[in-house]
Amino acid sequence: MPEPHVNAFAPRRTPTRRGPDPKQERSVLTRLRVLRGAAELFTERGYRQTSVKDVADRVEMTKGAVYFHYPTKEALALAIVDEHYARWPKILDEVNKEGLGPVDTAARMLERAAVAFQDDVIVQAGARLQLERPQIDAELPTPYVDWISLLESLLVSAREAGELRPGVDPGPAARSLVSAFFGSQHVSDVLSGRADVVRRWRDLGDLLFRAIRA
Ligand SMILES: CCC[C@@H]1OCC(CO)=C1C(=O)O
Repeated sequence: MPEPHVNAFAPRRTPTRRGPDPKQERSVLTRLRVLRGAAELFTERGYRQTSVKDVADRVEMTKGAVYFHYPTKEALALAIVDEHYARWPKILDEVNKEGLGPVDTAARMLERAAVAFQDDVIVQAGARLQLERPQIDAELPTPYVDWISLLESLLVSAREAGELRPGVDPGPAARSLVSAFFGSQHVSDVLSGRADVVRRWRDLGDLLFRAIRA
């Protein structure tokens, strides 16, 4: 069983770990409910066109209850973007369990990302908020860099394992894969609301991985 691939996704913020507490559990579930409602609205209408009142109405809570969990709209946006990025290390742990080689791990990760962009409103909202980051007065994480670093480390391992076509440089190849995936999911979003994002990525991803595999 090959060594699990390095998890390049830096933990964004260390969540406070406490034992199970029913009151706390209810609070966690409410926070998630608010986050999901906000993600739905940010995805549907964008950051500027969504108010905290809209979020409260969507989740059938008072504005005060929403503010209890997220003191500002910016805090809501930041929490959603953090949750967006928190998806990838969990998926990488699952993909690593498949015991694939580095190139196949890279391909599988991007395939799983496409499925997440199709099905997961937190992932969709995180992407839209990152596009709208100039409108958001919060320190959002720098986009794309963790994916580039993950894919570059996988392609370096691939080159060492003889899985990379001679002359393919892991750095530029990783940057190209991220740009290609971003573009593919964006085109799918605009043209089909991401209904065809998996197929669209498979078509482009197959082409690109044919070009980089030995
Ligand atoms: C894997 C492509 C990059 C990915 O796609 C949308 C988006 C949001 O900004 C991303 C990121 O920041 O990593």
